[in-house]
Amino acid sequence: MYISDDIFYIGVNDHRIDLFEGQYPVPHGMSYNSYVIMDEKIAVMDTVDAGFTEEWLLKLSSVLSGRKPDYLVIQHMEPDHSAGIAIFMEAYPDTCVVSSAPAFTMMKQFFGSDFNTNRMVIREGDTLGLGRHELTFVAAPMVHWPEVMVTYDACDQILFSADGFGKFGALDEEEAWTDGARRYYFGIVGRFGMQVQNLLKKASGLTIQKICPLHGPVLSENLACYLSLYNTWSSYQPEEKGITIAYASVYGNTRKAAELLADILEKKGRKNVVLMDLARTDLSFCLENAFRYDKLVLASITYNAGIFPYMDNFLRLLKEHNYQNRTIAFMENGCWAPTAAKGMMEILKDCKNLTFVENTVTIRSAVNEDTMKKIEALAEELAE
Ligand SMILES: Cc1cc2nc3c(=O)[nH]c(=O)nc-3n(C[C@H](O)[C@H](O)[C@H](O)COP(=O)(O)O)c2cc1C
Repeated sequence: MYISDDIFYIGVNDHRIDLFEGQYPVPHGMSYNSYVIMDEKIAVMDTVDAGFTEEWLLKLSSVLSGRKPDYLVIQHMEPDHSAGIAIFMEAYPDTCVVSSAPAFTMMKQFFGSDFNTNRMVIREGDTLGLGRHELTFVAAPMVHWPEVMVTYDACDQILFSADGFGKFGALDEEEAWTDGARRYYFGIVGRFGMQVQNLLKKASGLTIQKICPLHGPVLSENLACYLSLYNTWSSYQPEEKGITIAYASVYGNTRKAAELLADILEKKGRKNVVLMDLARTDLSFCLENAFRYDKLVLASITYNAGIFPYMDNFLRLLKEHNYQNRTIAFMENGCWAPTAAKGMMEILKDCKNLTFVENTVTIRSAVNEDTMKKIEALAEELAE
């Protein structure tokens, strides 16, 4: 992968992983990216996951061709990027570790050493000259850990963006960037929209030709498009018009009501109507769709006078991710005392700028003529 005449990719692809960060299914695998800047001085940008340090060190050694690295720049201390630090320092003990103060605290916690005899503690705006290349460090706290910084190389106009602009999926797999990047963003970074906005503001003052993230492909064309998506996502605005219908059903009657609603909406010509079975779809995909589109229908059975657990989990996930600026509708089912709509509303009531539609569909056990009319009225309201 060509990055520039003297910046080289030494990342790895992980096809063994089942759950990234212990919870996200990654059917296309994952990449852990690392880069080397070969100049008068040599800087290695981050390390890789523990399972791949040997492969990474071999790639590094091949790029170095007998030279020794001068700096190891650590932008983020999450172990999928930092696991190789101690082993690297054993192989290249004269290297200076360059990172933020909170990152060195974490190094001590992870490795029992904060490399205090051979380190450079950097702050926002500090620079590091390598020869032709000069690196400027930009603090990016809580995007998405507190110690994170990103790095700008003015020479090749490259932004090393840490986990920002990252994507699920190994680099040798075919997948549209938005598919892996949107789910990655909303699952992992999404709750820190304000911090991402701060970083985008800082980035807007830089001329950027390429973005080198710690996961996913190096971005080099249509950068405005990726930056604009990040602006939309981090300001919690819907990416496009559409309706996610998320349902939780035991015996299929609530599911049937959700499917009937989807059918009517599609017949009315509504595009992007997406049905999601909360019990059978990983919630990261449901979260992604809830943020992608402007309208969300929540359909749940009443369960022991509460909400079905999968719906409860989903709603708490939405709230935790600062869900806002959307239109919400409820469908509830109950055989004797349906209260799911009230319960769902109770969880979402503190979310900012949610518009609740007038029609709530209450089903008593199974869809009948009367409920059908209510579903039609809800479809009418949602199709406006
Ligand atoms: C374990 C269990 C607990 C339920 N608790 C309630 C309840 O507290 N109040 C109520 O009105 N219905 C309750 N129901 C009925 C459901 O809300 C719902 O009406 C029924 O499961 C049919 O919908 P479905 O086919 O989508 O599963 C319960 C159902 C189950 C399986």
